[in-house]
Amino acid sequence: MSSIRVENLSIKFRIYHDRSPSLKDYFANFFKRNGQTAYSDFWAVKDVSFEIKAGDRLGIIGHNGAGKSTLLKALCRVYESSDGKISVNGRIAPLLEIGAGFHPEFTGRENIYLNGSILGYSKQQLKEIEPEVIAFAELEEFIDTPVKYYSTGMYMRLAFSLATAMHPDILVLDEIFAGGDATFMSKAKARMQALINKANIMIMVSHDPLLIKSLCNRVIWLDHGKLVADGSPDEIVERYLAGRKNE
Ligand SMILES: Nc1ncnc2c1ncn2[C@@H]1O[C@H](COP(=O)(O)OP(=O)(O)OP(=O)(O)O)[C@@H](O)[C@H]1O
Repeated sequence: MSSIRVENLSIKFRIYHDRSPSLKDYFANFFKRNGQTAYSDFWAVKDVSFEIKAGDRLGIIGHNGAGKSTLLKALCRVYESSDGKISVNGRIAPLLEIGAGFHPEFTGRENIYLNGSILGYSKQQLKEIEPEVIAFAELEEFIDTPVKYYSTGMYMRLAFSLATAMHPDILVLDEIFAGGDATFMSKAKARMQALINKANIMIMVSHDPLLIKSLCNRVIWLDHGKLVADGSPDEIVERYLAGRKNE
């Protein structure tokens, strides 16, 4: 059974303050400070602990810069923890930056294989899903055209179709996909719903309280990198919205 355990997780970014305007200034400052660089550490996630069990549909809410995306990226191993530990039991499918790995000079079909391997699909799996990926994206006519000639909608359709072609164990979403025409959007929403239903665990970040309430059965609230509440979507979303009104 899939599960995730996050224990006292902290993630730190180093912020540099001495971006010198010229090489001359850089060396002048370098000697003045005996070669020391000015920086400060910023904790985007601070001492966060929680567990996710099979069946959990977890929404993450919080103000801008609260650390939501950083936490998601840490769960997907994009960022290493600076402190604490993440243990994952199951295969994570991150839908974080759909289409980020596409190469403009390659055709749609070539990108299915290139991006598919980045998403963790095997060559055999890609061979099997290729016709369905093309059909869902409605790109039969243009699949052998380099993607640099695609419209934004075509590009998004192919990227989404590929990223969602197989049912993942643990589905991780950073804001829900938007783009493409209305017909494709309703098809995409239905597919997303099916992926969410079939996943053992779903974790998503969103600024939309209604979406969180409709898709999640549990919510955590992050504030300045700290976990301030964990509970049912109705309760936590209401508390979060009430807190924002009083700000
Ligand atoms: N690579 C990075 N280097 C330095 N600082 C970063 C980096 N990534 C994020 N941060 C900072 O960490 C903090 C948390 O960012 P994060 O994107 O996780 O917030 P968020 O809650 O997802 O915000 P939003 O709702 O605006 O997307 C922010 O202050 C951000 O500026």
